[in-house]
Amino acid sequence: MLDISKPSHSQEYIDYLNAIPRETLLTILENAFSEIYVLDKNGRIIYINPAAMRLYGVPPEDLINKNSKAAKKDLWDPYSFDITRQSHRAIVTENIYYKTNRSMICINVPVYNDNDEFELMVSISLDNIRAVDLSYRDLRNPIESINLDFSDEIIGKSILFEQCLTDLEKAAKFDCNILILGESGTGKSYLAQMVHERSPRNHKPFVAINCGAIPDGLLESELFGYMPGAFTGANVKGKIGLLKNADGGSIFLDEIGELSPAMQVKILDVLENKRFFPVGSNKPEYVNIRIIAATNQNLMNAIREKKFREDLYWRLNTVKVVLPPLRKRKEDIFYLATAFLNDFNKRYNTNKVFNEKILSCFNNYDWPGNVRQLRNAVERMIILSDGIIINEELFFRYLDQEEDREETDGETYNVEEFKKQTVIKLYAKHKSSRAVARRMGISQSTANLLINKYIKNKE
Ligand SMILES: Nc1ncnc2c1ncn2[C@@H]1O[C@H](COP(=O)(O)OP(=O)(O)OP(=O)(O)O)[C@@H](O)[C@H]1O
Repeated sequence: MLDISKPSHSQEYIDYLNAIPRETLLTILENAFSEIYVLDKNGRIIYINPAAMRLYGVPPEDLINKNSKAAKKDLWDPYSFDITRQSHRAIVTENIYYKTNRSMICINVPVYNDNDEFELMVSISLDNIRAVDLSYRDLRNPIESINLDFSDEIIGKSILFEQCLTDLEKAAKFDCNILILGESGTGKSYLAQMVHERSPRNHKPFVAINCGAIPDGLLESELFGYMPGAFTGANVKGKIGLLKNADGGSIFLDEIGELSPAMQVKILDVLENKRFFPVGSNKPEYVNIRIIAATNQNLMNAIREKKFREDLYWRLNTVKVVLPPLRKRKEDIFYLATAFLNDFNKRYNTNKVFNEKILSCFNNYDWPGNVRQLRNAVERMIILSDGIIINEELFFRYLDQEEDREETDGETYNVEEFKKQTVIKLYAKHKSSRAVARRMGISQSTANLLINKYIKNKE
């Protein structure tokens, strides 16, 4: 327990303190490395120093005068004001800052007036010094700090995604086939692996194969194996296929919609009779295997067009889960982006944070490449950013680069539309090209060009 008995200074020292110029005191506060955070008796934030920007990317201007409970929402946890106010002692909390997934030690001190009434809470937050200054490695006895690792967690809190997760977690416990549908990059392979890991088969192999990436003949010998001399160029000893290798475990058939009609019949045989024929053999082999299949194609259309067997479809989809695209679960963008930030910070030994504006830019974008694209954007911005803060300017650059890609590979990224909507929204709100420039992190002349292009020329 920390003793916080009131400071009882000599009169001489009090006079000295009173003579310190206000500017000097402010300079001290504003330059303190640790975050200093002061709440009044109602929990209103009355002072916060710029370290807040380093810790969780929010400028003091955006926090000041706000009720701390509302301001902290989605930024950090736990909430220490209520308990500190009643405690008559310093309360030490270990807070998690979601944007960086880092834990911080916060020391919250209640301050009482002469009538013993609660007046202020003065807090300091100490971040993970190891992440900031790696020179500690030169010391003999480095201080062990707390560093939580969330990397094994499946990220996503939106209702749509949680529903998928709950269904998959339930299905994982049963030995049923599962069909996972969803656009490219929504996490189908990732969740297929989760199903296996949470199933009773988790001590046996998980084998994944992309049915669309391998020519038909090769796919058959990869999956079922082949007998010695089965075809020209075959290994003289024959080969054991992936199905046999995965015996007892799970096999993930990605891009199942790409299977040829002949392979569809063979997979149906595996599903119905738990058997297959290695290439060049008439003798069936039996396996105990669970099949998880995925595709980004519309299988019902494929059935209508007679490209996919209906009996196979119904066999595969004992449990069917359709993963929503990222644009339909925008609540998850924040958590995914910060988790990727944290992962790449670890991988590249950096300590970067997002500013507030970039997070709202993430939310306004459609993410045609879904979670995979978000991950890629975060990694690229960590690598290309100069300072500790990753700002919206970098994100606009990322979008510009992807726009170039659109011209070369024909993929559709609606970057122009996104930029246009952002300019229109900001200009409607601030009515000034300077504000648009500042908010978008671009020069004022570029902002003027965009305003003329999207707004004024249309009027
Ligand atoms: N909920 C999630 N939490 C953390 N990472 C995720 C999540 N969903 C997807 N990812 C990551 O996003 C990337 C793309 O996911 P994945 O390969 O599973 O997509 P997919 O739907 O199988 O794509 P495709 O159809 O193109 O094969 C991977 O790096 C994966 O780790």
